[in-house]
Amino acid sequence: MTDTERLLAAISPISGTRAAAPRLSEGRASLILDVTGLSGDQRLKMEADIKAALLALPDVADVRIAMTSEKKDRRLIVVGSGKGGVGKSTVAANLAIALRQAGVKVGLIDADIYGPSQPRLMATEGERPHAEDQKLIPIDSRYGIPMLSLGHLVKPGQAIAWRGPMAGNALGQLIDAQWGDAELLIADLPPGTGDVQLSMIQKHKPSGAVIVSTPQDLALIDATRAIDLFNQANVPIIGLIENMAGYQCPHCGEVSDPFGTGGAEAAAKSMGYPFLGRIPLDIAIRKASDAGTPPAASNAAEGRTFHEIAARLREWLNQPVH
Ligand SMILES: Nc1ncnc2c1ncn2[C@@H]1O[C@H](COP(=O)(O)OP(=O)(O)OP(=O)(O)O)[C@@H](O)[C@H]1O
Repeated sequence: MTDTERLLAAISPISGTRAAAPRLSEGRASLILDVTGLSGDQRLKMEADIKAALLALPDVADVRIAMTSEKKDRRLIVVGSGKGGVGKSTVAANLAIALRQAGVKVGLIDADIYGPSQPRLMATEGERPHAEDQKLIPIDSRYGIPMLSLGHLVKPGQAIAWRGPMAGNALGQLIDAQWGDAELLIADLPPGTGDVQLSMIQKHKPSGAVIVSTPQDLALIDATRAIDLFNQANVPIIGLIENMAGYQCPHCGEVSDPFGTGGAEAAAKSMGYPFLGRIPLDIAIRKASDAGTPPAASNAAEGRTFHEIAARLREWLNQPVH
């Protein structure tokens, strides 16, 4: 057995395939360790375990480990709306779940400073992230999606009056957290088109934006404002989603359109943006979301549209230009 083989045999139960170029020279063992995606604690533990395993060999007196970390080419997609209450958070959570189920390593950021609702949607209410090396560590949701919300940083029910720079700093901390091997971050933006939104997108340069609107004219006018905001900051619009279109009466089955229907599709067409899909107004969506079991996570029929929209999002992500 060569020295290289001996060193590898000693450490591979600990390092897996992360160790490379092991050498032994005059009692000193050295190697390169790829620590991509490991948290600070995991890195320290792996380093200490490898050292101990090598020092247990009779001819090793000293160990040098050079750590490398591949910089992740991580993309940020924002979900925005011109006005509140149109279902932006519901869409963001369900899209994240549908993308995860399709194999995308996705993290979820709740940047809604006015009413962070992702902890409830993703069943992580009351949990608190801790920090390591000055960076927040996302909370693991039950859907395999790491997440961070401003709602995790304040006590439940505590009023939040984030303003200007304070809001910007808080959002920055969520985005610059230790996202591990997440390749895509979905951010649920605060509703509206104010300074907080503009400075966030200027600073963090999302790869694209998804706009959620209900079908009625007023909501669509606000959605157009949101599109203007992204255009101003040179953020590509991935497309529009129409939410709460067409209500099927749970008793008689008749479909009515309390907010109209088709408005977002027509608006997308007239502005030349893709239309990503239409989500019906369905009490099952509200109930499941409020219960922390978003419909995209189950086989429920209500979840299907979210998977279809997520598939369109994946197509967009897979285009080489992005
Ligand atoms: N398609 C739908 N059918 C039924 N209820 C829905 C639908 N979409 C969202 N809802 C419900 O509407 C309410 C508002 O949705 P949500 O919180 O996602 O909106 P939002 O745009 O993120 O609001 P905010 O302005 O507070 O951020 C929630 O109770 C949610 O469960």
